[in-house]
Amino acid sequence: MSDISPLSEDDLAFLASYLPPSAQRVTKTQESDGTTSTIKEGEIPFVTLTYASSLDSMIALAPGARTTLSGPETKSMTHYLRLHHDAILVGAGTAVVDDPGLNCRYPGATLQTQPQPVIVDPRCRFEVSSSAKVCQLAADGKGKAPWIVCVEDNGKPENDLARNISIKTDMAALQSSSDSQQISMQWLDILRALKAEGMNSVMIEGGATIINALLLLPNVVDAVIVTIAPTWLGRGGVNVSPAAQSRGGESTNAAWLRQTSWRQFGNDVVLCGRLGDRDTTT
Ligand SMILES: NC(=O)C1=CN([C@@H]2O[C@H](COP(=O)(O)OP(=O)(O)OC[C@H]3O[C@@H](n4cnc5c(N)ncnc54)[C@H](OP(=O)(O)O)[C@@H]3O)[C@@H](O)[C@H]2O)C=CC1
Ligand SMILES: Nc1nc(O)c(N)c(N[C@@H]2O[C@H](COP(=O)(O)O)[C@@H](O)[C@H]2O)n1
Repeated sequence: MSDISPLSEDDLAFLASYLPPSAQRVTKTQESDGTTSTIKEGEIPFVTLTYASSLDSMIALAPGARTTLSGPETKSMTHYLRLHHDAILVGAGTAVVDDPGLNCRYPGATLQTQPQPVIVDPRCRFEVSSSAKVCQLAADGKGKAPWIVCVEDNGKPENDLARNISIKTDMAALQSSSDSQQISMQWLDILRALKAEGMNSVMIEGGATIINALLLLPNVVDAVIVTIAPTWLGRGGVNVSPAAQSRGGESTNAAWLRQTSWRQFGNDVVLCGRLGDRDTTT
């Protein structure tokens, strides 16, 4: 029997206004790192940022520990959200630690309506093999084969198990500017590439590195949907806590949610909202 149950009509009504619209997005401007670049209408997909957190804002017990926070009702909600997105995206850290399935098991999901799994993995850390859960599900016709977002000319050779989505990155500049081996891709480049592949909506599930980065991009993220589980995971966990911002030389909040709505799903609470300035209307 499936562990995913249909949501109630009231649950569906609660989520409705945060789902990707069929209409295209309006023109937006990104001003995250001091630079301003206009995002043209329809240039990037609708972006939903969603994850499950403890009361101390942890998403896992420890780095490397797959941790269940969502109860049955919020797990069903996550699968309902997956049904409504063209793609599900996670980072290399999550893919390596969780070995996620990244498919949709909501009642009525078919192979055609399965979301496209996407793994941002510039250093090819995730081992694409027939034993990876996402690949197993694809082989069983229960999901799609993953796309690996990698740096141009740096991806692993493609095979039937996965496809590369290559992003142009100035490797020379990166190598001279950083002594670490990290390779940073621009989110707009990643999202533009996914849009060019026909993805009109992307559900970004984590992990912490990706969530912390995207919480600082209010003009890229369209909706935020957080499951809050009634537990404290404790110190040493994997923390969602984006960098505080600075305005006029003073430290200020990292991010705000506006247009917020809350609803209880089983023992968990689901918080929906949109990134932006502090909401003064409520
Ligand atoms: N409770 C929940 O809802 C969820 C919990 N989790 C948990 O989160 C943890 C993983 O989090 P974390 O370790 O932060 O890993 P992430 O999944 O956030 O992956 C981070 C890695 O992805 C790559 N990456 C991310 N952004 C970029 C970018 N802009 N350009 C290039 N590469 C990028 C980098 O790979 P590289 O290091 O190779 O350069 C980076 O280190 C796990 O414990 C997992 O269980 C995950 C999802 C949801
Ligand atoms: N919504 C949610 N609740 C939790 O308790 C979680 N641990 C996660 N993790 C995310 O879900 C992915 C695993 O899902 P499947 O294997 O596809 O069922 C995992 O990779 C995280 O992104 N999410």
